[in-house]
Amino acid sequence: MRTIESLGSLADRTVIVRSDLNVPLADGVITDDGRIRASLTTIRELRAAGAKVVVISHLGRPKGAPEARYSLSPVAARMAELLEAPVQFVSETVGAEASAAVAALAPGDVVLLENLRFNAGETSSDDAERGAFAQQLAQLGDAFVSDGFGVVHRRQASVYDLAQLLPSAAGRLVAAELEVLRRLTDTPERPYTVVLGGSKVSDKLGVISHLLERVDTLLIGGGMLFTFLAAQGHRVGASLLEADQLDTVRGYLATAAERGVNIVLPSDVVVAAAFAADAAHETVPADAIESASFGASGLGLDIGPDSAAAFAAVIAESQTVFWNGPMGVFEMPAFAHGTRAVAQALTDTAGFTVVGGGDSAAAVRALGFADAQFGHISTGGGASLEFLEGKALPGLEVLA
Ligand SMILES: Nc1ncnc2c1ncn2[C@@H]1O[C@H](COP(=O)(O)OP(=O)(O)O)[C@@H](O)[C@H]1O
Ligand SMILES: O=C(OP(=O)(O)O)[C@H](O)COP(=O)(O)O
Repeated sequence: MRTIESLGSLADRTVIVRSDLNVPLADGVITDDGRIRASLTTIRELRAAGAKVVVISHLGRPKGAPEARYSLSPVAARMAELLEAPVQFVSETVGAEASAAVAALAPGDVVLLENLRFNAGETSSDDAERGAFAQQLAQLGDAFVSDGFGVVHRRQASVYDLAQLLPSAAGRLVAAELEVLRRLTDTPERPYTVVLGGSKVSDKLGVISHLLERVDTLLIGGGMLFTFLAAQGHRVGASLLEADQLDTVRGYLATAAERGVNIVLPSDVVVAAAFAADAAHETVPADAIESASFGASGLGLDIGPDSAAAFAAVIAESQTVFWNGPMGVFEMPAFAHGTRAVAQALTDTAGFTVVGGGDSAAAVRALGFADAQFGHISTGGGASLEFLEGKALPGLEVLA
């Protein structure tokens, strides 16, 4: 993969850096700045080399048009504090204002442009529409550094198309992430356990078929677990469910049985009356979610204590553990126990542990764990999972 050195001297050149600054926000306040911190190594290096630095990123999943709650403006302010240097924020991604701001940059200056996904071209599946947006981005610089590890699995304009329009290279975060994750793909020490949870269920179910060829045990929690329970014929109330994936999941369960891979599902679940921090909640057997007082309107928001103990026991015996996706809605204390128990188990095991994903990383920090208690905290959840699958990732292929 091409490194920053391949771009030659960067003095006085305008370098576009694609970072993943998709941080969690609560009422406009950043609740975990890990991804901003992780972006700084590359940005500092480019500044020191005398480049004019144009940082681009997405935040959340707006639908191709501006939405105030997804503005990167608070991120620019936090980046400036961490960088101890001004970071100018421009309230559009492409257009006259963005071009003028970039033209006015001096060597060492940093500008952050507004959320890429306010433009429909960024995530379009139409090659021409995506390409046209990438062309507009390319006009803003004369070199491109791809450093948003969390998005290298996305075939999107700022990740995939832009890299083909300018001299381009991988940034330091992408390089560092790959170096660690290769330890998991090359020769993982066994037993090798992957823990899956979170809410991006449709995105992440697909990785399971490939993981079944590589791991010894899969622990399934978070929003992911209800599709498994439903596939086994259980009712899941109003919990997160990918109803069109039931046959696929039955296929995974059958393949796992054939291959001797252990898929461990929770035996108990915390069910709530509503998606709210103060909602009434009860712990019930996983195969009887609707036996809770809330009946068919109950929502499974965490794994129960027996499941958490069972997951911890598997983790304790593992030599390699990769974890993506919180076990429950950890942002609400009543539903954070499962996530805390899994985090604790990872810190207790002697094996090599990797936590991946924006929310998973935020969760372990919010629950009081330190980064150093884990082997590695990856800034990408979906990206690291797809890398572990052994898949060619669009954002990496274009840097080869
Ligand atoms: N049972 C559940 N129901 C709904 N949301 C859940 C559940 N369990 C976990 N979540 C949510 O999943 C989100 C994180 O999912 P995801 O984006 O897939 O993880 P990551 O960013 O680590 O890759 C968290 O905001 C958490 O509240
Ligand atoms: O948060 C992210 O990924 P993750 O939740 O898999 O860690 C990245 O910023 C990618 O975002 P996307 O999944 O909306 O493309």
